[in-house]
Amino acid sequence: MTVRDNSIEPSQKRKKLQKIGVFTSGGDAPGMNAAVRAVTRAALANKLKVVGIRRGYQGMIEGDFIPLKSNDVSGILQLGGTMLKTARSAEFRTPEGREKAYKQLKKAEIDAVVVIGGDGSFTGALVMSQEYDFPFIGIPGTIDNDIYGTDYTIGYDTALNTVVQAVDKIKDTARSHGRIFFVEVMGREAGLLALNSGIACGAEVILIPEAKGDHDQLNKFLEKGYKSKETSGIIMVAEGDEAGGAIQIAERVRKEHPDLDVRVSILGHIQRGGSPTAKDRVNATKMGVAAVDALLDDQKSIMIGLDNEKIVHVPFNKAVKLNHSIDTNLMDIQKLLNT
Ligand SMILES: Nc1ncnc2c1ncn2[C@@H]1O[C@H](COP(=O)(O)OP(=O)(O)OP(=O)(O)O)[C@@H](O)[C@H]1O
Ligand SMILES: O=P(O)(O)OC[C@H]1O[C@](O)(CO)[C@@H](O)[C@@H]1O
Ligand SMILES: [Mg+2]
Repeated sequence: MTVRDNSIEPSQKRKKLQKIGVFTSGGDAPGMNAAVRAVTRAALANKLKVVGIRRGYQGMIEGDFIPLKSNDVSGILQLGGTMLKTARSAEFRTPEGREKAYKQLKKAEIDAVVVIGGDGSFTGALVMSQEYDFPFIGIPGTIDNDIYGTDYTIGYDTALNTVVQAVDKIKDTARSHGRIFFVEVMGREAGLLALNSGIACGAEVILIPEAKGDHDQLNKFLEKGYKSKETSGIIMVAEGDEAGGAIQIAERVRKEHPDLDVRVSILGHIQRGGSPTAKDRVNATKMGVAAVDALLDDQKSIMIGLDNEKIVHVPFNKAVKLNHSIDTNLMDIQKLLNT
């Protein structure tokens, strides 16, 4: 980003942009703070005023706004969670809620907003921008990495490493006792975290919502293990798997193979916490600066994405409607190594 000199050639459109808002929405993700810092400092460097909107769309509806200066975003780069807090707002899903939010933005003289969140957050921004022609720019922040048009979402790399560290520990006890562990990882509708952590940990089977027929692989593994008495293993289960979560699948396996020693470990919200990895910090910083750049270029209703390390602009309607595809090659590799 080149810092713009507002005293030179101020265009009609550029003149309008004086104050921007920034907020985090949906599930928190490590690296969101790094993105807030980058947006704030890039905007300030371009002589824009910055307002932090607290608690996602709910805070927007309630006018929970705080001015952000450079010092306010000091020391947050390495912190997990989000200093602006986040929320899932049912009220914003209603036209009345969005009207209140729009009025609050107008009252605070906010000209444009950067939203850091997942597909749901971008859908909300798209709906509101269609109703009120208000400029939103999105930064993908979700541990699910389930957004079309970007290789990475902020928080995914940290969550992946958290899962890998946890499963490595579970493997120690699984092997020592000869037990089969069903490890459930987050991803209501997305199996990317389960697939990649499963590969990184050498899981025997990976069950994800995007793959049909992966339960055949589970049945084969159980039969083989049952006969050979080689009964330790890790089965990674995405919480959104078609057969239910790890508890339901383990229940069925216990009934069908009563001699196997089966345990369940649900990793839960530890996957969303912790200090962001260097990769998440760098991506968040690049995307934050790119979001301000896009606003200065009068862009709206687009998400900042990363395609092979390069910044790309993805229209919101594509980012939320198309699916982030699963790497089928990775699934084939996993099966090949576990035949
Ligand atoms: N169709 C919609 N219309 C209006 N607002 C919406 C819509 N979908 C989502 N939102 C708003 O966006 C918020 C965040 O969405 P959601 O809870 O799906 O999380 P997300 O942004 O997808 O992040 P993550 O999946 O990582 O938790 C919702 O609580 C709601 O306020
Ligand atoms: O913390 P909550 O609101 O229960 O949300 C859990 C969901 O959020 C995510 O962690 C994404 O943020 C999903 O993987 C998970 O299904
Ligand atoms: Mg989502």
